[in-house]
Amino acid sequence: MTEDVDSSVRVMDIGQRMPMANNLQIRPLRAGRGAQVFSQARLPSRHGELQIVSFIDDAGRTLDDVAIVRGDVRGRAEVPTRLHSECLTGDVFGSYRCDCRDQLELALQRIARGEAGIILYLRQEGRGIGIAQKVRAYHLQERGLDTVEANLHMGFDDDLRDYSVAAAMLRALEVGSVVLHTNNLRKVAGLQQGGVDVVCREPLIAEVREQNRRYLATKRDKSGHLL
Ligand SMILES: Nc1nc2c(ncn2[C@@H]2O[C@H](COP(=O)(O)OP(=O)(O)OP(=O)(O)O)[C@@H](O)[C@H]2O)c(=O)[nH]1
Ligand SMILES: [Zn+2]
Repeated sequence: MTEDVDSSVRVMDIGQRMPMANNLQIRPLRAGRGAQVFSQARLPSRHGELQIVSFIDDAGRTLDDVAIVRGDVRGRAEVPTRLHSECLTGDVFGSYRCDCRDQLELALQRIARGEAGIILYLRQEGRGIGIAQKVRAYHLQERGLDTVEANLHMGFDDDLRDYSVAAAMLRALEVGSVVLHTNNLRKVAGLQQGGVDVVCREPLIAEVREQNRRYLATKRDKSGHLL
């Protein structure tokens, strides 16, 4: 079952909040994709008191994707939400090749400030190609290709990510609506298509460094990120 993208987006006049464009080509939602909460536990952290929530899919299989949740999000409107695609090199090892770690930190700081918030940690390493192929992509980038060219050279699409699982996780958490922290309109469209009410988008701009300048320029120029 597919749902039309909601074009009746409420434009909010607060700070940097942005209305959303709905002009992207959207892939159909995978039929019947659903998730249920499997388990949850407290996660006291440097960003305050959080919860970690795990999920199972329709077939009862556990998901590797998890939600980091602050406060009570059930039925709540405009929950600050981040979809974070796994980046082992950035998230764990602090690589400067990308902006992932800075964005994750920023998102955690933002949800720590408020009463409620969600970070979905999605196991979509390397925009879906996996860590082994991402290292190969980095190798090709050292030979002159950009991020997109490297993926295409290896025979992949530039971005293999699918956000239907993220939408299913948010539905399972029973959030009323979300404010999505991203520069990537595909994430907005993916959630809307999965039946999540995305009220508006907030940009999440990380520091530009010498080592990630080309990476960020490619995101802006070739991948349609609003940077
Ligand atoms: N294939 C590939 N993936 C990369 C590369 N650099 C980072 N990634 C992956 O890209 C993903 C991060 O996505 P981004 O495109 O940076 O940002 P985004 O999450 O789509 O958009 P925002 O929500 O605005 O941050 C992570 O899964 C990283 O592992 C690269 O050079 N090649
Ligand atoms: Zn990264």
